[in-house]
Amino acid sequence: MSTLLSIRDLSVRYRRDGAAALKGVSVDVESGERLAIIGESGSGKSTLALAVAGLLARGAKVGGTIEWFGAHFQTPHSVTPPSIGGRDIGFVFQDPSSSLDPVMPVGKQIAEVARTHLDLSWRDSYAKAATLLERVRLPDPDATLRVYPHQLSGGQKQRVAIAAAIAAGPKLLIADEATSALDTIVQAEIVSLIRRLVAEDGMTLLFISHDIALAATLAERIAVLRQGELVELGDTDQILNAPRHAYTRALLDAHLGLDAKPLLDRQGAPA
Ligand SMILES: Nc1ncnc2c1ncn2[C@@H]1O[C@H](COP(=O)(O)OP(=O)(O)OP(=O)(O)O)[C@@H](O)[C@H]1O
Ligand code: NI
Repeated sequence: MSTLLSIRDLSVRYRRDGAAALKGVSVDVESGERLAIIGESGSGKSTLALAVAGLLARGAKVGGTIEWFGAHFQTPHSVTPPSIGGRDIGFVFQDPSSSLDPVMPVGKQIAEVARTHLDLSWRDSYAKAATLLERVRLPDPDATLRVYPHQLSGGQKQRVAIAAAIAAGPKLLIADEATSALDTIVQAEIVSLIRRLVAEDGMTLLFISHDIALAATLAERIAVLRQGELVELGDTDQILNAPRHAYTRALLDAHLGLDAKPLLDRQGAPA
């Protein structure tokens, strides 16, 4: 496997006098893998996701390097990729309402991504948008092209946001708590949608979640953040069955305390 993204000693501070949101985080993201980043609220997960996508607030002080080996750049490209926000990285946020424009039909929003990044005509962009709506399993794609976000349910909006995120054929898909605002059944549907799209398009996935059990259903590897530091990184089976760090054990215990069913049996097969 080749490395898609190499993060080295990454530190982020939002305010000069404030605490660091990330402290010396290093991780390689392999091409085609599904990597989950987990940790409690405030542990720095979104900061890491935004740093990778080049979307951090302007005033943030960033140390360390992010090297990106995506095909659209001279390799390696240092710090943050320039064409982010569409072409090489697709980003799905927690709240689809905030990433969708409320006064623009959803078809246009998806078509615009394709048009901007793939240099397609409007006609071809709309055709692509219809195909994408079909791929995210929205009913009647041609009619759905013309609806506005408020006419859709939360889960359907998230499907539209995912369609827009992958419209330019990104190498890397980042889902930052993309299912956290949804109820359990819809959450499971969106997780399986992400799994299928990532497999079909050969994308690399960075799945950000505070939910270790949910992350484990999707990811091959799990990185655990705590107060801005990477405390553990390993294969999903190892993290679940033989966590090395006390904090990872605490996250697992907390989850097991809430849910009587074991996450995995001792052999590592899904329970
Ligand atoms: N724009 C910002 N300005 C100032 N501080 C920020 C900003 N965004 C995040 N922080 C701070 O940085 C730290 C890490 O936040 P971050 O949002 O990355 O955590 P998180 O793990 O994504 O949390 P959550 O699960 O709640 O989304 C927190 O202490 C947070 O208060
Ligand atoms: Ni977050």
